[in-house]
Amino acid sequence: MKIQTLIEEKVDNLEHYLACLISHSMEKGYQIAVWRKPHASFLEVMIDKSGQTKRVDIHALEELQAGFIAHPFEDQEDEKGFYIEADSYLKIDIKKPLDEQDAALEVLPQIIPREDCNTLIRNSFVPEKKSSHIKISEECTKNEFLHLVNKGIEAIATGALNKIVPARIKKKSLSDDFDLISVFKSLIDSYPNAFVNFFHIPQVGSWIGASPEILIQTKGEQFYTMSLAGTQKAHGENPLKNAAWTQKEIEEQALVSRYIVDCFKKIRLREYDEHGPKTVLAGNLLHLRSDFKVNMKTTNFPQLGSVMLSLLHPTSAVCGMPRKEAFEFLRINEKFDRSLFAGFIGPVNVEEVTAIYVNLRTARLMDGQAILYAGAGVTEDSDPEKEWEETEMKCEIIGKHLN
Ligand SMILES: C=C(O[C@@H]1C=C(C(=O)O)C=C[C@H]1O)C(=O)O
Repeated sequence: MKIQTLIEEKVDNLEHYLACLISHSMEKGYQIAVWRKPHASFLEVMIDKSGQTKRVDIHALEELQAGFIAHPFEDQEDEKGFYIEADSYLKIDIKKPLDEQDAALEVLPQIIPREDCNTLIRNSFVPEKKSSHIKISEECTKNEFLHLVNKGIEAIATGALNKIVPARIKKKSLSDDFDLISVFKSLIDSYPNAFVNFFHIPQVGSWIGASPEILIQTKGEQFYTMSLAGTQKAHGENPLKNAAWTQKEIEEQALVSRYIVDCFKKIRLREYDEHGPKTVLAGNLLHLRSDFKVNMKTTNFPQLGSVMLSLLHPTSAVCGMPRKEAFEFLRINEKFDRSLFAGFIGPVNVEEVTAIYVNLRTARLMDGQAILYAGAGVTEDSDPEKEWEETEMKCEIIGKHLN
């Protein structure tokens, strides 16, 4: 649709345009993903109008048509992830008003007032009982979480585990006039370093988040991954400069780096660049991060993205080490379904870039309430109280923007 027509038809601004687009897609039962990559000045929108829930093999991402993948924490028996295929893909410049956008925008089949868009969106958040893919458990109390952390520390002391990342959920009521577009905008403004995302797959639900962690990225011949762990609150004017890390945090992050290097070793990949760790900011939290880069052409690994994705997930940043034992520990001891939390999400083969993030700092949106998810890396020296505080801070990153 020509921008002029849009304006004549009373689309006030970009937010209203998005509200119309998202509400219409959700009402029709389409799948939709909207995201802003770290530091990008544009939003990307992908809509799948087929009405079918699609699932794809995560071992052959390179062959897929452009889309957006969403994979649960738990490996699936058929090793597939949910996939939103790009029937429509748009790129919207956040800084430009509607009438100055370069690219043609999607036709808006209906233009309705902003308030009505909000109502349609809220009514499309999948209610708990309507989908077999959605299981919501009870929140755990502080004592239950402390108990879980202590159990993890004991398992580490006996030598059964090196590291474990227990998680929990926290529920938050949403107001009757909850406005998804405003929340999305406040995440974009507050978290320039994050992968800010909203996606809706009717069978799976509606999720909103601001992830700080890339799982794998491929851009032309460059492969990239990171190890992110260790958490503290950012303080003062120059939090990056003043941060001091304890031995516990340094080791915790080093374990994640070692895990990545072990994955490279498994496929006999010897030529990679490793930089770090350095302190990075994610919202009002600081983490330690190391960066890993590989040239897929010179190393002759054209499918490194898919290969590393299946080797890395779930990393010891969100599960633990050794991976199998840590996973089993969580399966037995965590009393809720992680679902897509700590799984992975992101665009695949969009303008020759695949950028898959760990689904962290995220919330599932339901009718009337949101479920917040957060975990914390536990090692031998962990203090359970501090791990609880850490999950509180992580939940707040999204929680404080939901109203
Ligand atoms: C598990 C989460 O975050 C992960 C765990 C971290 C930690 O234990 O310090 C830090 C960053 C993430 O890799 C979460 O945000 O819920």
